Amino acid sequence: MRIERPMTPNLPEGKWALFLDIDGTLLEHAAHPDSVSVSNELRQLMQTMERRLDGAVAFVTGRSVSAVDRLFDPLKMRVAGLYGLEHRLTSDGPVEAADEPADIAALADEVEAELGKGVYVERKGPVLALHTRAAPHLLARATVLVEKALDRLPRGYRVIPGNAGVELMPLEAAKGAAIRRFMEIPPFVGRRPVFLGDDTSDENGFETVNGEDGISIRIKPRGPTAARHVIADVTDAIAWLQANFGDPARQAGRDAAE
Ligand SMILES: O=P(O)(O)OC[C@H]1O[C@H](O[C@H]2O[C@H](CO)[C@@H](O)[C@H](O)[C@H]2O)[C@H](O)[C@@H](O)[C@@H]1O
Ligand SMILES: [Mg+2]
Repeated sequence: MRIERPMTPNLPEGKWALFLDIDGTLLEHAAHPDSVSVSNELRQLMQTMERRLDGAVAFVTGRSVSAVDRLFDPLKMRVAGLYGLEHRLTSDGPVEAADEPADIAALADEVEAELGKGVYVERKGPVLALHTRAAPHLLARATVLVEKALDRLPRGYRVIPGNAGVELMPLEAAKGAAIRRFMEIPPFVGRRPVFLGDDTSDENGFETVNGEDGISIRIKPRGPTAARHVIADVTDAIAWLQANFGDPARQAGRDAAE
């Protein structure tokens, strides 16, 4: 399917607030969630962007805040984790977290037993991710299992396709709401949001950012998207961030070398 979208423009100087998905946007996908690693160059870019935007930078991710901290260690950023069920609103502040309903743990045990070792069941408290990258033939079965479980869960839950897998999450877990929460407080308030994401769960974030006259960018879209701009892959996404919010001296050096 051909997707007609303008390539992502360079942004004029302005008061921007930057929201970033992690997997598939800043990091290439890997065989297992624990196999990814963050380069020092990416850590440095995050710090530079935070400085240039007066702190108005946050990760908005399906990973938990603790998982993000492990990845970016020793860097601590503002984060909406678990699709906004967790928030750390300042880089050194506390993490506000949602409870794990007991049923989810029981469901994770059942699903694991049913699907066997080929599927990695990632237990993230109130969110459950079933990773089928190593066993793509089990994706349909995994999806049916979590869809069937919807009725017996204690409060509203939904199933969203992930990248090579499927995730079960409470209805209130939504990247758009997570972005809105940040936009109400300093240093984000009064700025124009920019959001980069790569997946179905990012679509709701794109809609929110579009509604705020912001810039929505989808990396490597595989189908229709609400994002108003596209970027081909992770390498290009990082280059775009570098060009717009990175160290200007470094960028000048790159431009001269080309
Ligand atoms: O919202 P994101 O920051 O994009 O996080 C989405 C999920 O990312 C991770 O899973 C995905 O990336 C893994 C590493 O590349 C890959 O092995 C897996 O197949 C992908 O689905 C993470 O494990 C999840 O918890 C996040 O929700
Ligand atoms: Mg992603």
